[in-house]
Amino acid sequence: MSGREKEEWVYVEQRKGVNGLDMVILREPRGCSVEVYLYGAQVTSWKNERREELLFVSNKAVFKPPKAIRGGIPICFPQVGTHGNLEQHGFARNRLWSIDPDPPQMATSSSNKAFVDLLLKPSEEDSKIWPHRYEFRLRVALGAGGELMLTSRIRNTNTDGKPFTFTFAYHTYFAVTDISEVRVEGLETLDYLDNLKDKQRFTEQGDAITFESEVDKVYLSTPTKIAVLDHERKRTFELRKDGLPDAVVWNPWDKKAKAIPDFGHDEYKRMLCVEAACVEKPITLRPGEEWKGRQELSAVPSSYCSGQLDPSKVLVGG
Ligand SMILES: O=P(O)(O)OC[C@H]1O[C@@H](O)[C@H](O)[C@@H](O)[C@@H]1O
Repeated sequence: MSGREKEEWVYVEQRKGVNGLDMVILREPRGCSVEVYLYGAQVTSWKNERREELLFVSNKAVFKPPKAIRGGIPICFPQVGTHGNLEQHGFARNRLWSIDPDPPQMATSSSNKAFVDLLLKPSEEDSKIWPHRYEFRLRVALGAGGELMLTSRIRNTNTDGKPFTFTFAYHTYFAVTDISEVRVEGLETLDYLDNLKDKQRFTEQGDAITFESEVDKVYLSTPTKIAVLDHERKRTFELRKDGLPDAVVWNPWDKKAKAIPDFGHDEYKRMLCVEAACVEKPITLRPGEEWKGRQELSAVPSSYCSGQLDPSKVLVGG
């Protein structure tokens, strides 16, 4: 690529998406891309340099407010799941966010050209549901190596001196080839709350996590790195997180899938949610305080992910 072409590369483009909803496309010269809707600040696509889709979005997803988009990376704020009195997963995922035309410089992504900052502030209606003032800044960035970085900064801007408390998750739907051939590493032997058993606490037994029925668990105090291995595709997703101690793992399986209107009956085979989250110990911010929570995703051939894999299963040249 010549220097001139390099200069003309469009890293960030605003467009209309499904149903005319505003969206932003991030691109980097190797061919990777990310799509994010202003509705929900929801990432709906992340592609590698071969233009292969890495996130799952349901064929039945409804791109129409007030329904949240089924797939990609919904933002759960100020509540994860039913851990509180608000609607399931809070309201950030079905609000219209705005683009910050003049985003601040931040150390973590100063060399990145492919990024966008989205902002959410409470409307009067929102204040009736959750009586607090805040500024939520989500930076969505695509790294030169195709990694997808999400950084949330939430600031308490209350003028009445009151703190507020919230839970949070990046509800990531990974696209997988066949759920029964998927393995998650990094959560073995940890404690979890089982959403299918009244949020009771259990301890994970045995080896890496595999899937053969419905799963809806909140793993507690997890390591900062979790791997999702798609054996069929010889691909490993690496999830790195910061400020988000917990991780939700969800797959509805066949029966629950049929009960979700915006989800295909067989689609549970092609997705797995692994969500960097803060659930068990909610975050409290006093006026003027800011919280930061980060998730970075990368997708690599499984053979690169040595050290964590069972040596007998390492795929050479995968
Ligand atoms: O249908 P929703 O509101 O998008 O939620 C999907 C799932 O999201 C997961 O995070 C929860 O743990 C599940 O309990 C829930 O069913």
